[in-house]
Amino acid sequence: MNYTLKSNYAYANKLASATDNFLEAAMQQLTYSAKIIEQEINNEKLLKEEVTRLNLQTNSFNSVVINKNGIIAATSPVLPQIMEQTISSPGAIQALEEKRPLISKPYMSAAGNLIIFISHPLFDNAGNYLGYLGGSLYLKERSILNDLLDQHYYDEGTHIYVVDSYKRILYHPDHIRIGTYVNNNAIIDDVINGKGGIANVRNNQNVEMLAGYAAVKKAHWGVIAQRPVKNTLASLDTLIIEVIKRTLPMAVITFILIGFFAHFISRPLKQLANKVNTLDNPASFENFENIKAWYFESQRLKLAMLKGVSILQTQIGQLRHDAQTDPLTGAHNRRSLNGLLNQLMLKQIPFAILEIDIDFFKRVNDTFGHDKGDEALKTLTDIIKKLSRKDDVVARIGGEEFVLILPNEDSESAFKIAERLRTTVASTNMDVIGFITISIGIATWPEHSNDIDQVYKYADKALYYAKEHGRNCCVIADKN
Ligand SMILES: Nc1nc2c(ncn2[C@@H]2O[C@H](COP(=O)(O)OP(=O)(O)OP(=O)(O)O)[C@@H](O)[C@H]2O)c(=O)[nH]1
Repeated sequence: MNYTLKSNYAYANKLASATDNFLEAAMQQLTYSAKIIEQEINNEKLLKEEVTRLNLQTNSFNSVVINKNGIIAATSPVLPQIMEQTISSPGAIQALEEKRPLISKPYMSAAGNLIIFISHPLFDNAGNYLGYLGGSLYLKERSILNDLLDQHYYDEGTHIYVVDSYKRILYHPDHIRIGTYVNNNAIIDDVINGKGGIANVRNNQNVEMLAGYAAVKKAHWGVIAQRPVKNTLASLDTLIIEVIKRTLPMAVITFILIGFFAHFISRPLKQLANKVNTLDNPASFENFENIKAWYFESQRLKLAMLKGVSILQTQIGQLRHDAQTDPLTGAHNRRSLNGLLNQLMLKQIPFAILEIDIDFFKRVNDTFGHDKGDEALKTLTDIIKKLSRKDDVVARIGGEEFVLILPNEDSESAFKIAERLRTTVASTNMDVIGFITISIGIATWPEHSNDIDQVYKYADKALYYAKEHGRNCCVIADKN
């Protein structure tokens, strides 16, 4: 829009100065001819030659010589019917009165032509007024001025018009409008006061226009070049559509690529997030390992999570161990023992239960103190473990009560193992407290009973029997 305003202003300026130049040239021609005529004002032949030359030279003037009484002395084109007549047009009267070179105000002739009259006074050598030499310019008809204004570049609705100091249109591409007046238009007020500039205006049909305007100083006219805003922006719309057409495929490709890369970038993050939900799973470390963290940040995140998983797993393992272990001896506790027995029973693996109890342990505590009693419990655990096989289970189920589970052993073989254990304990000289003995009750699953509680009861009974019959002995439960 700025560009349009500026180019319209430049164009109005150019046409205004071209019009000024045309009027200046016309006046100079009249000055030149006036000099010739003044010498021989009564030479009719000379007068005719000069007016004819003026007419032909400009191709626009209807030239005329008027004497000081306002009577026509010569015309071109030749019009015999008006020769010797008094001329009464406003331009002619003004020239006669003012006796100076002038461009008349535009006026309407009797025949309805819009005319300006350019004139130059004639004086003899003594300075006496002889009349004037003038030329009429018909604004509505084809003239050099019309030609000048018509030869301009019409681009997408751009047009020019010319107004006089009465705001009357002297030139308009729509020739019907020539002679009409332009009212309520701020730039017309400006231009007839000799100012130029640019403005957004609305024309008489309320169409928004981008106008540039400049004054024709010599005649107090104004030239306005304007273009509808809509036309200016229409080319912009076309441009935008063109830009969209050309950039759309690239934009679509870009969006697809963004989506593609976003997917690949977010994939390891999503996988890491999903695996976080299975952190308590011992396999989660391996799960993390398998995630393809292909870029630096995801790799760092993965390593951090692996470290976290590792710490967590260690702690879970520790907790699990603590929950299943007797803290004093490191043997299984009762909860852990029950779990292991359930597994054996589920798998239908027969087993023997050895219920082991230290003889007169109260006495040990009382004699050597509780700490030494604890030492004895630990030493006993070590001995039991040492004599056990890989699949055997050592558990502490009470103060000085232990259980040894022997998978795939019947009563007889369990008895032999129990005896070996008993004799080993009895022959172990423990620190400070010396020698202790143990009693062992033996029962088997499912040999004694299919019900594990009953098997325990059998083992209890056998142990009780051992205690009752002198201690430091092993007893297989009586099935009856
Ligand atoms: N040092 C120590 N003593 C314990 C622990 N738990 C239980 N005791 C003791 O073990 C003793 C068990 O005594 P009793 O059940 O009377 O049996 P006992 O003296 O071994 O006699 P019998 O079993 O009949 O041969 C008690 O004195 C308890 O205080 C423990 O963790 N550490």
